[in-house]
Amino acid sequence: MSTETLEFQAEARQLLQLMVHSIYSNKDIFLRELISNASDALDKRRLAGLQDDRLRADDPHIRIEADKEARTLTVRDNGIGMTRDDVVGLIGTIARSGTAETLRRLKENKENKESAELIGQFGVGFYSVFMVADKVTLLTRKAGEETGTRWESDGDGTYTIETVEDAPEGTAVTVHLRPADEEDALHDYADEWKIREIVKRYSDFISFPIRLGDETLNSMKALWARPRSEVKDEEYHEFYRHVSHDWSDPLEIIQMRAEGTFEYEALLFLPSRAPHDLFQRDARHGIQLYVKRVFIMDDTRELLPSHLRFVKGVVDAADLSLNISREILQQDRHIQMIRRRLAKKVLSTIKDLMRNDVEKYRTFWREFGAAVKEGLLDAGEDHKAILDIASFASTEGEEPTSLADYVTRMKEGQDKIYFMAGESRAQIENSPHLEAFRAKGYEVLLLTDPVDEIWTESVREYDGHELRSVARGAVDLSEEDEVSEERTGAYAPLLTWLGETLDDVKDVRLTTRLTSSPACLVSDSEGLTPALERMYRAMGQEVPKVKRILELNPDHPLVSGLREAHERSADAPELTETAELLYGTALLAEGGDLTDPARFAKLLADRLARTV
Ligand SMILES: Nc1ncnc2c1ncn2[C@@H]1O[C@H](COP(=O)(O)OP(=O)(O)OP(=O)(O)O)[C@@H](O)[C@H]1O
Repeated sequence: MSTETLEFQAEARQLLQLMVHSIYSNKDIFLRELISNASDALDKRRLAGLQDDRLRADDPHIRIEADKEARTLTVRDNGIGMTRDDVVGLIGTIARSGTAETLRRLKENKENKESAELIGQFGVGFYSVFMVADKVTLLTRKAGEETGTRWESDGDGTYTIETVEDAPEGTAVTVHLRPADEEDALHDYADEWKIREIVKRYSDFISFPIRLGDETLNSMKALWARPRSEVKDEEYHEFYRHVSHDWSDPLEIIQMRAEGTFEYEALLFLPSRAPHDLFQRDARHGIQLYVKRVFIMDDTRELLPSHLRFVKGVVDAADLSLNISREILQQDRHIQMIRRRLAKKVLSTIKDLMRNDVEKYRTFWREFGAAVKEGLLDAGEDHKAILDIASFASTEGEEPTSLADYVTRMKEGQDKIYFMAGESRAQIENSPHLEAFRAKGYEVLLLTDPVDEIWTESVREYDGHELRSVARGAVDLSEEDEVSEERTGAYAPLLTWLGETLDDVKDVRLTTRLTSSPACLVSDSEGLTPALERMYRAMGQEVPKVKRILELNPDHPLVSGLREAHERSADAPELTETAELLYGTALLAEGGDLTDPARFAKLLADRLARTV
């Protein structure tokens, strides 16, 4: 086949532009990325070789060749290689979700430091080579295939691709180096000394030999098998980058070793920020499984519950078979045991952070709290541990509070933990439901993650204290606050009439919940909340329209006035309109949507016209 010139996909082109103009100051890392890809390719080939003998590689390794004259640097592996379609699909496009959004933000921040961080989050991988290259040539042949592919690009909008007969199995990436420019931190990457230094720093733990001439540059020591005291943080960080594809440093390192009947070692990392696909179904999970130092699989979901899917790292189990499959893993009793132990260890590490390093804890919870709380929807094993490490915004102060701290601040006579769930802090804080709680000085937790609406349905207590929504059921702040029977009696005809007139409410009653608003809407203690109703609908589930209870504040002039008007003449037409306005106002006050805003606006305008 002749040489074809193809265009990079639009997003890939933008990312390349950013690389060519090199917004990332540490250019050395291009070599780390190439070596990391080579190592992944060797892992894949080893796995393929287990299925099919013919795919096995003799002497799997990575080789670096530098040519000072020609100013080229080549990274060669005898790994799995790529077909022509692979090259077009994997190198010519970026398939990751959220790409466009990340690029938009990157562009906006072109000059500032945040760019480097953003790009780190994104992980540009192979493209980072264009920070140092004028031109890149990639020659590859997929293990077991007859022909190879040659790909070449100078990083502008296009690349060339051709089929070749004489490529060795595996992949060789040849970087045509730009002239060194020390001022721009563009070092001489054809210099063997520099290569040695970079490999030692970033890729020492790679489990295949990285050769330069006759020399093997890396120690190949498995980091998780070395005692913590002997490993520098920097080495852990590099390893984290290799397993996570995240360019930033991890927030916390967790090392574990279990001896006895079932031995395993684990080296886990809490990232310092959430990946953009944290809430996408197909997001990568971060655990690699090894058996006796040999890589078995990526993305081992069986090793951690899904609410801890952001944890990255390695588990090396001593007693599993080398060709264990995912299907077997799912049923393996030992794997289930490891999963429980790892989950407990991760949660207890976060608890330690909460005590000993509040800053780190806060970062962690801000980034991952919403995911961790999903664990409250599973069968209860970790509920207590999750509630212990959770924190929530609250009417008391700006910083989030733990439940334990909330309990210590509970008022004399208060036995419940009160919360309100909603879309934003501002919306909840303005909601009339909070009025009586505020008047009494009771603290209310403000829950704003979508998952909060769901877990609070099933988790009903913490440490012996009921968790109670302030927008649900009747308030029972104290006995003396109950609406007197005498009053209820006087209001009975109005309440009955309102119940009959307003189709959208289930019941109408008086309340002590309100101090300044005339009315509010509450869910009864069993019914769905409006947010949950919306959520089920969004998921395509049929749910009946939920009706709520309209609660009235008998101390409000609008409500007492309405009672008098109703007494005078129960069938005056304005009365029905006032009822509608009252209901609409309650809905607006909590940030809800009117079913017929035009009608509401008209009624209101007519009324106002009469007052001016
Ligand atoms: N040496 C190689 N051998 C075989 N396949 C490779 C090689 N280098 C890259 N690839 C393929 O190209 C894909 C894209 O590589 P790239 O480095 O851009 O991203 P990545 O490694 O998947 O993730 P990240 O961007 O986070 O590093 C890889 O996932 C791999 O499938």
